[in-house]
Amino acid sequence: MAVVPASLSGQDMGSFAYLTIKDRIPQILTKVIDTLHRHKSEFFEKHGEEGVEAEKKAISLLSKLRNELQTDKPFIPLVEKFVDTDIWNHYLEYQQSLLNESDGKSRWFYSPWLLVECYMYRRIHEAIIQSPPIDYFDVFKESKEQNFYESQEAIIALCTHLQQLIRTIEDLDENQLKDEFFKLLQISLWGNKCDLSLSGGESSSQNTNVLNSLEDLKPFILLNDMEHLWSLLSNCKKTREKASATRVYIVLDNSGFELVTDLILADFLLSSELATEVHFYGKTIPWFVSDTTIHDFNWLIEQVKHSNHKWMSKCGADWEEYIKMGKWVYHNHIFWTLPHEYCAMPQVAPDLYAELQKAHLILFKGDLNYRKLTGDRKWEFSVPFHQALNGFHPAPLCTIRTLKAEIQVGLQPGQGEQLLASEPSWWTTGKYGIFQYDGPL
Ligand SMILES: O=P(O)(O)OC[C@@]1(O)O[C@H](CO)[C@@H](O)[C@@H]1O
Ligand SMILES: [Mn+2]
Repeated sequence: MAVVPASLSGQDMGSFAYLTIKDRIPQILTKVIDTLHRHKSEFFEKHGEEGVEAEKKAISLLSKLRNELQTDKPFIPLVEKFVDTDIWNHYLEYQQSLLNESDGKSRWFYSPWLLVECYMYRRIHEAIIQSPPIDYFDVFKESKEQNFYESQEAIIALCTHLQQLIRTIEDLDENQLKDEFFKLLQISLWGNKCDLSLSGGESSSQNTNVLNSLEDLKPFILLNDMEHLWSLLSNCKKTREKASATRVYIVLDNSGFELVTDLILADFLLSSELATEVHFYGKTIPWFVSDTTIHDFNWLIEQVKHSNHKWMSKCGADWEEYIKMGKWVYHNHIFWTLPHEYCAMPQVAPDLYAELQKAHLILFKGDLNYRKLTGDRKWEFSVPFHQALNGFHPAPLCTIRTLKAEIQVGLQPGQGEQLLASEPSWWTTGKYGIFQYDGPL
């Protein structure tokens, strides 16, 4: 087993992890409780008194959770039976055994940050599934939908751009096609600025046309491996036999505006024939406020399809068609909402690892995916990405992420230190972005 650095943790006073656990997470929990309160009459209308009782139960479980967090109580095992309960409880025991050596207890401010945050979202889910008949309720649905509605203008601009592009795509030469590919990759990158976990669940939508901002945003791309993606996919296209496939997998992040940017990119991949199939991976349960579930995915495509705007609704209709034809496939896997780093995938979820091995390229969207790819550890800035992946190499992969956590590898010697000195919060505000590739060159 290779030697890896320690995990980021709330133990480091003043760190982003510390502030997240101290401020952002309780704020999110309070918002969740408030959301349940506000839906009381809806629960009553749907389920009568039983619905109101369930709402009370969920709120009391969540208030207890908030108290555990704020008084830094030890983690307790999950109790409600669900597909991943045993895996979770084993993992909690394992983390406890690591801490036992140093005579500690697995607690909010002393455990790995990644575990703490995942545990919180998993406990929110537990509170909901322990409260039937409202056990279907997604406490973050409203904010995800709001993000979509508030980004209408930007979405229309993107859909219009895509539809016009598709209409002339056959006339484009190689360089023009590459330019368009790069544009849509960058749009998908900056779409990741809009997550709702960083903003403590507050609205974070996109109301300008990002297409016009791409040039201005270029200096903020710290690592830019877009050329590798182009070589890989354009090579696949050239050498592909008639009946064979080029599969791009997108491990999705946030719903709302970001998901639209990912679907636009996925549409372009098919329309340009750079890929013949796109596979999407979303979350099985509501996660980190804005992450995409199958309901969000279907809901958003439905909304796009029913838009009054001609080009937007055309996009929605095409997307539905891709799904019907099996050119777009959505997959669920419980692994994505476990607290494990991705290098553990071959042991914890060998079936998923085997599936990912079938990809020609895997795109990992967003910050949380980056944290899990690199184990959320205190790596030196200049450590190669390949090394930080710690053995996770299912297929060529690229992370498309705006920086929202104190972790970054693969920089030039001195680059990270310099950024830190001139702009201490450079890596936590989403201002900078990366395309970081690992795979054959
Ligand atoms: O994966 P995403 O949506 O890009 O970001 C999720 C995120 O905002 O949640 C955490 C804060 O709670 C941060 O680590 C991380 O940046
Ligand atoms: Mn997210």
